[in-house]
Amino acid sequence: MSTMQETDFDRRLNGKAPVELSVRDLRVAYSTLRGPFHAIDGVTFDVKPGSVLGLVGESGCGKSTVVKALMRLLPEDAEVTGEVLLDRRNLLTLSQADLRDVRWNKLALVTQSAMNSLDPVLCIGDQIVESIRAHEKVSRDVAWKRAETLFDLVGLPAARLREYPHQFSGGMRQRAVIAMALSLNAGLLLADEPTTALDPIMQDQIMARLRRVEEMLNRSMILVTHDIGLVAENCDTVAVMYAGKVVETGPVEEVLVTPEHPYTIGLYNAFPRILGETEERPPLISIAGGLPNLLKPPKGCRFRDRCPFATEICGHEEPPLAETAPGRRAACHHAGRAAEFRTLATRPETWTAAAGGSQ
Ligand SMILES: Nc1ncnc2c1ncn2[C@@H]1O[C@H](COP(=O)(O)OP(=O)(O)OP(=O)(O)O)[C@@H](O)[C@H]1O
Repeated sequence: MSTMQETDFDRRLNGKAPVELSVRDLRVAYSTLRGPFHAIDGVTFDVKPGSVLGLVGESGCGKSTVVKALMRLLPEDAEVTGEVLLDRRNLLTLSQADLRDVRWNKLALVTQSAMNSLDPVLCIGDQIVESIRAHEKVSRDVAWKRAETLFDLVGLPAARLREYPHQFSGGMRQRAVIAMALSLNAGLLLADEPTTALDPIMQDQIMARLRRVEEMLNRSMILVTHDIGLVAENCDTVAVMYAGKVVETGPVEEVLVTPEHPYTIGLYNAFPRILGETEERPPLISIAGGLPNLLKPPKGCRFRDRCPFATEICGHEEPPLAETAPGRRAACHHAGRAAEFRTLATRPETWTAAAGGSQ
């Protein structure tokens, strides 16, 4: 019996179909003493089976709220509308019983704080075994064998399953958490800033490992991060968020090379990157100003106060997330002038003038 279950897991590990996710017009308003706070305001994106989507944007733009909405982990008084279609079933309308099933079978979450939530008094192997057995009727031996396979996948020696969290470094703990997240073989992994707390070398190693596992097991993944470099290295497509909206989306190699939304252009300028041999290092330019107050979302384009290219229309008409080329969308009235903007945006004075103008 146990051998059969083991074989079954191995088969599933290798053969389970990746899931497809379609988020349509997702809106989340947190209930606050000062009224509804519109943290997410009409977000639409897709994750194709087996691909990695990067959800990128500065702190507070609503990335974690999207993840919590997908996992249905938002506070009860938050108002949530729209559709989250996981293999065409809307997660937002599932019963608690169906949701429990979906959460473990189709969705798994890794957060930056997860590595601190390991139980200090249980060895890591027992924690993985418990997590597996809480959701599947398998023997301890079978679950332990699976934990060994998973440790191997994330690059940890199986012998260390018997150790306790305090015996692991931060990077090893995060790998253990990833192994645990993979233990039920979910088709979509939600990785919310999975490496932010680690040093850059460890960060690279873990992302490379995660990406390899994801490719090997043919999983879909959403990588949530404020770091555009991580997106460049690890994602197939990207959705750039600003103030509760997706402002640009498309294949990573296109969006990051020829960004069309001024916010994406600015974000790209603000991050150091590895240059080609003949390339000169451009200055790093930060985008002055901050996010608008979403208790009273502004009319028009939400980026306009920080945008060096804003014109009159941006102040009163909200730009739709419109197709600009096959597979690419940008929410900017002036997306057609993006090539000109990209040139101007490499000059620090372009952004200084915008900051001055918005004050
Ligand atoms: N429970 C809540 N009640 C009210 N407002 C909230 C609540 N949770 C988050 N927010 C607000 O919603 C906005 C989006 O927060 P969210 O955590 O989703 O952003 P984020 O892009 O993930 O940021 P970070 O990278 O800092 O986690 C923020 O302005 C935040 O203050």
